[in-house]
Amino acid sequence: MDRLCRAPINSSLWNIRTKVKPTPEIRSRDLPFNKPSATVLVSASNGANGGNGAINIKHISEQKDRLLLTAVKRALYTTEQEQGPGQVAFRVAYQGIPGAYSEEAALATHPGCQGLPCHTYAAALQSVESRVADRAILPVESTVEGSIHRNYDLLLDHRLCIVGEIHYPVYYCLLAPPGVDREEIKRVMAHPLALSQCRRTLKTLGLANVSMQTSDDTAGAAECVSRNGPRGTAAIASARAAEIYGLRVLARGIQDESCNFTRFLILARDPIVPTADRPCKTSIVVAHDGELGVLFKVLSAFSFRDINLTKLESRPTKNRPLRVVGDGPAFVKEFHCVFYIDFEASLSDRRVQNALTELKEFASFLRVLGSYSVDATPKA
Ligand SMILES: O=C(O)C(=O)Cc1ccccc1
Repeated sequence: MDRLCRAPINSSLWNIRTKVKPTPEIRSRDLPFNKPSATVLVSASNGANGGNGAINIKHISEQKDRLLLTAVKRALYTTEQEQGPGQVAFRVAYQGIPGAYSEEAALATHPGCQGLPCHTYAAALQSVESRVADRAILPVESTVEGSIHRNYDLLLDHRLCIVGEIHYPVYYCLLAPPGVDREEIKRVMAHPLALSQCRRTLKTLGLANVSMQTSDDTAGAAECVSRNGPRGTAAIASARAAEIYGLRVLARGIQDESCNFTRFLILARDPIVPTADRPCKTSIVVAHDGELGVLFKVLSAFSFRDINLTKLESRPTKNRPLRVVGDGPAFVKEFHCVFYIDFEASLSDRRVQNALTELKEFASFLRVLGSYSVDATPKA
């Protein structure tokens, strides 16, 4: 059992899972005992938290953890029974719980999909690898804070391809239980990104000196405030989270910058390379071991072919080995430097193929993360 799974056993989140409707058809032989790793779908049936979740479990052994096994025995290994034969919904995995912005982005990109809440980003990605979900949605950068580096590194640690992107407008609200007024707020709970993007507005709302508490996702903060936050605790989350968790909106649009977008990537098991007749982007990762002039050579390979770069992030990874999973066996390597690059062209474009061939001549590592259509939604 992995760390992520052990933690929630005693938490209320886990209790929600142990409240699942027993599903009589689950037999021990259907469960992934003694498999090196497995993602198990858990079905919860109570109000706000109803729906399905995925947990990652490693090395389940019958003796090891009775509590876990009881919950797992109530879990569905596949939700086909719930949906009816042949009626499995298109599932999009995201980190967080219902009401998170990632879920909103999943629904915006895949209307009518079934969102699959996961404890961690890694669990969301793994649920696609293990075919529990069809897509994962991953926030990678925001207009205000820039790149979310850990999520970029996760792309290397999983065998998934980028098949789309969305720049989703993040519109934060200050939420509190009904009957609690703004003047009573002593504590604000939110995802770290939300706290940092609302700091100035909180000050103008007279909340500069309240204590700040972080949560794993915005909806998690809303759920916590609604369930057991001490009186005087508010959450920063979406209006939708307020609806789901029965909170009141004390203030709307509290982000410091009106133009507050988060870029989410859509990840799938297999590439879907768009044809070159529409605006496309390709994302790649290039690494080198300290040779001189690599950045210049990378830039010239694209500039020479008139390919426009939209992102170039240079990450020194010396003393910080990266785990890389690709077509071959996974490996851990301490590159001197890793470049994350996005450019405006599809892999089906001959210029791109030539540029990549050139990069291979001097890079110690090159991986194409995916080609996909540009999200051209206006950002104003
Ligand atoms: O916590 C959430 O709701 C998320 O989906 C992650 C996030 C947090 C803040 C801005 C965008 C995405």
